[in-house]
Amino acid sequence: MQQPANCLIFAQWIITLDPAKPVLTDHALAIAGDRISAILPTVEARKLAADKIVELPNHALMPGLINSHGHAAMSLFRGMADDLPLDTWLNEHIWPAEGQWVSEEFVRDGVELAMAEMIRSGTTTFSDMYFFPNIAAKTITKAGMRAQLAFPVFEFPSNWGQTPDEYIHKGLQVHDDNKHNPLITVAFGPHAPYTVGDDTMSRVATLAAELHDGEFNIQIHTHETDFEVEQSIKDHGMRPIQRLAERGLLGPRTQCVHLVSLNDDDIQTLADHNCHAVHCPESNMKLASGFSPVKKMLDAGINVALGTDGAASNNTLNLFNEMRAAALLAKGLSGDACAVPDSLALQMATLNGARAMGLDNDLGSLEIGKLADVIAVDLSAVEQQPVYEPISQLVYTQAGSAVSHSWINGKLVMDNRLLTTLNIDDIRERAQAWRQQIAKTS
Ligand SMILES: CSC[C@H]1O[C@@H](n2cnc3c(O)ncnc32)[C@H](O)[C@@H]1O
Ligand SMILES: [Zn+2]
Repeated sequence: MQQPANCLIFAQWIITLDPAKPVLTDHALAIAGDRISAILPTVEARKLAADKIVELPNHALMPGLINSHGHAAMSLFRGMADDLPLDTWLNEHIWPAEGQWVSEEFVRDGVELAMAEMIRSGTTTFSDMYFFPNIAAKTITKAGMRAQLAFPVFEFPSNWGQTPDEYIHKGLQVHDDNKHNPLITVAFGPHAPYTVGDDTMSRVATLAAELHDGEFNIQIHTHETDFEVEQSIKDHGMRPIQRLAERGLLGPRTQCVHLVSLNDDDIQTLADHNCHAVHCPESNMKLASGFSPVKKMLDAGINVALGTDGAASNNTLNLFNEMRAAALLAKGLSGDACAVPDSLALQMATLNGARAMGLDNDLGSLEIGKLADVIAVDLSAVEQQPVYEPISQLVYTQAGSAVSHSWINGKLVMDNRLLTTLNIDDIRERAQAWRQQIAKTS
């Protein structure tokens, strides 16, 4: 017997990402509790009972987007240090500002600002590598979003900790505090090969493998620039990927972020270890870091997900923009117009992100039994006419601002562009207050 639905959504298109039937027309999707309970033709769905019925003509219903890499609270540094290369940006601007400003309140307000933007542009799950993940976890849970929190580990003191041991201890506490939280997963976030020493790398690898049956993911920035690779050869006698492999950090639970400066051996090593790649095309372009060889990684069988990186290096958190950039860049770089077609860009922002986090049994596509993380995109605007193939519109037009509804874990968090769990006026006021303080001293 059909389970009674809490919500029944009728839409013109359902983009399932289920390979058996990727696009359905004239269908409806039912949500019961936190899961998708049915996807069925409109005529049959009309016979179903539901607490709430949502009619969405001219809309595409699709899985919520998964932003596989970012630093949410850095939204409060948006536009503070533009048009700089990575090294200058980090060393002369961002790290000093973080030392001065990052606190529990900063993270709470920055994460809320980031979530408002992400929900409004279709993201339902995001990965966050930042200080005070304990505060991020509370803020995210309150807003009803889903996140992977990659707690920072590096050799340097910060406002959140002093030593690698302290970072690890505090990060594991965030895991324990959230082990029954359906919205939060906790991962190790060793920052980068140039900020994490050999012993700390080995320690993270051992702990991730041993604790909780190896359930921990590891996320690390790596091969972000040619300079990083050159320095690693100078300091360690090997390329960063080789060093990570030697230290036991590469494996099927490892998410390598950026992967710009790669040779064929690096790609083979990543593929041999079943690592995941997180491609951040806009941040890489803005920081002049270079272009990731996405087509070569895909050809080698590597799972490639998408991330925005932080709003201080992007400067948006709109994953629709990232899909378009990934699709266009891959064509330009490889000379192959099919290198990343629209459907693959969409998969990178959904199913591949779920795979990278080990959540693909529950997320990333619209299938019965999966978690109800669902968004609706209104394709009726003149800029989107005419609609031959809805996936083309979703990837190649400005669809991020056309997201009208969002359900996360079965709960409606945006209703016709109104956020139901976040107060946008309050968030805006607090962001402006932070800007006033920060601008006064810089
Ligand atoms: C240890 S918390 C995360 C740390 O990462 C910094 N960060 C932000 N963007 C990047 C990037 O593109 N490469 C390297 N590090 C980055 C952020 O400012 C935090 O300090
Ligand atoms: Zn980053």
